[in-house]
Amino acid sequence: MPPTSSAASTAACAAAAGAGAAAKAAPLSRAVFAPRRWHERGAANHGWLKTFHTFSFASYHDPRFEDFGPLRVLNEDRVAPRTGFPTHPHSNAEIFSYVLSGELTHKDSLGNVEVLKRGEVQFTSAGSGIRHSEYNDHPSEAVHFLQIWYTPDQRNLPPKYYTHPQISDAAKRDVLLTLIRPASTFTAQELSLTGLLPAGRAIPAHAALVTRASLLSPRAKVTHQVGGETGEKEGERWVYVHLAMSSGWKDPDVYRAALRKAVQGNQSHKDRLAHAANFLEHVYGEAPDWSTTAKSQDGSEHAARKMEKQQARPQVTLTFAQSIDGFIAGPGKKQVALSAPESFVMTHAMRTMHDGILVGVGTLKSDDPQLNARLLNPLPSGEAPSLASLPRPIVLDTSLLTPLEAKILANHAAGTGARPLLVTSVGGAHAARAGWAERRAALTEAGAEILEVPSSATDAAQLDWKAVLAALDGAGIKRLMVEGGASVISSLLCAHSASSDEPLIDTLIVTISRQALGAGESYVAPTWLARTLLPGSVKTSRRGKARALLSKTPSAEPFGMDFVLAWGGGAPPSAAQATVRVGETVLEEGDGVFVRQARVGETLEIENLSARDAEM
Ligand SMILES: NC(=O)C1=CN([C@@H]2O[C@H](COP(=O)(O)OP(=O)(O)OC[C@H]3O[C@@H](n4cnc5c(N)ncnc54)[C@H](O)[C@@H]3O)[C@@H](O)[C@H]2O)C=CC1
Ligand SMILES: Nc1nc(O)c(N)c(N[C@@H]2O[C@H](COP(=O)(O)O)[C@@H](O)[C@H]2O)n1
Repeated sequence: MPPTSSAASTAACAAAAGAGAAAKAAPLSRAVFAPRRWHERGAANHGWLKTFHTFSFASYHDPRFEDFGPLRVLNEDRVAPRTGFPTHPHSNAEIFSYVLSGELTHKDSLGNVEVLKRGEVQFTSAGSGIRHSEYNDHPSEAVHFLQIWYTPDQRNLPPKYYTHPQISDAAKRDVLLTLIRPASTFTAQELSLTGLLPAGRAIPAHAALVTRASLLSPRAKVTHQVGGETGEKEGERWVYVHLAMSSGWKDPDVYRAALRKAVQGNQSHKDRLAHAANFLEHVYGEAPDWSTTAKSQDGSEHAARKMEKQQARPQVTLTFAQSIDGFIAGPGKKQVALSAPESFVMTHAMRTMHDGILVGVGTLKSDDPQLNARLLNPLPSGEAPSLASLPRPIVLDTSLLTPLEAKILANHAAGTGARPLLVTSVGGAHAARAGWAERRAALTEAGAEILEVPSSATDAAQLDWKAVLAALDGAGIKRLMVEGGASVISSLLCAHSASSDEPLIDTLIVTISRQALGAGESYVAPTWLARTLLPGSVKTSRRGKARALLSKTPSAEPFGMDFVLAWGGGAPPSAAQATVRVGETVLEEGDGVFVRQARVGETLEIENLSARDAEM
């Protein structure tokens, strides 16, 4: 069994072994990450005790989560004032409490009595047997702490008790502070000390496991060197990282009930709007203007923070819907309603947060879309979306083949749609072709604006995306939503993946329908995306390896029968709760992640993505 190590501080721990080692530092190459989501952990609310169990414990039993190397228990407990765990026995376990807030009174049969506060640790090597109690004697404040057990590598050792002087927040800020190391890494003289240890001295554990804690400032990063404290030169190690639920207890029953409701798809129109607005606020860091959450307390002003724009191109969202087997339309490009009603509402809500919605001329001809926000009607105010809030329809149409009867032109002419923008090329062969000038004149007459993008290619059927985006930015499109179809999705994904200097896509939102089409229209996904979206029908491109720039762990949200996956976003997901990135995985408070197949000498980076401190 490979040893483990844990990073603790907002929550907790890592484990294992091998000190020293100073192999050359390199990022994890083969490691496998398995998130342990907070709402999937065992949980109990007994009133006096609210607890989450990462591993089987008490009445929670899941054979998939019995232990992780020598790490046997990781409980996150909140104990109400004047209650606690009365005296009970332990043997052959190394038991460790780490207080996050409040006070925990610990008494044991060795005669130790201690009131632990934030940053204090008590560690009991139960060995052949002890009895102890853990109680919250405070009159009004709950105690929030992590309790962690290791399985010792020797049985029936003499019982021992250790504690640290209180560890200040400053001592663990933006570092990984080692709390516990294997006994094998201590000298005999160091091992002879028990009880209160000198400041800065780690506690020895009879397990091949290192436990570290951190308090990460907003945007700060720390790096865990695998095996860095245990002296081994090579081998495989496991790591577990737990992000503590520091901003307050979350009720898993409420979460699961909301999930069930969303999946059942029985929401009212009003609930669908609210759900869409909440989701988009999570993705973009601001809510749509029309939603109730976008209003300030007096109900008048938009209170949300605007995304900061740093480059001379619009903020770009790529979004589309696909069947579970990877098709975006049926055979013969037949338009299919893949999105459930709930996701369609979310897509229309997203449209109102953008200045323009771009499709290729292929989609315009096959679907004749309207690209408006009609599914939001009525808004919470009781009104229909205003003309001013509607995005401009944008068509990539180098040959100007947009039909004059297109709905986007008719809507604009009728005063119910924004002015369409047709993107064509200059400097290519298209403009020289028969009828181009006439079509240009007729489309302009029908109300379209023509945007000419310079092209150096002789046949400019494929425009350079950077040039397209720069031209759209110049035309006042500061937020662009790209909807499809197949060629546009493929070419933008490939251009993004191949762009080594700057990303082209800021946010990617994919609606995954449960429908299987079996055959139809698919798109080319770069490898990093194809791996997540799985479908065998999606063709993969090796170019995609160049830029897996969007967070590799998307957030997933049920909308009716669909799941919507969102990568990236213009803002941190939430200022209210901490969010951290551990290697490739994004954790929210209460989540953990199992990392297997890490190698001694490799490095695991942990970054606080949020605007508040994160405790591990
Ligand atoms: N499920 C979904 O979310 C969506 C599905 N669709 C489906 O997609 C299908 C249409 O796909 P396609 O035929 O591939 O049409 P398309 O909408 O991708 O348009 C293709 C045309 O766009 C232009 N184009 C594409 N990339 C370009 C570039 N880099 N520079 C200049 N011009 C460029 C070219 O004129 C090309 O012929 C339809 O079946 C439609 O129903 C369309 C949008 C969304
Ligand atoms: N989000 C989404 N889900 C589906 O199931 C779809 N078929 C599409 N298609 C896109 O939406 C356009 C239609 O827009 P309007 O409803 O006419 O405004 C269509 O042309 C595709 O771009 N999207």
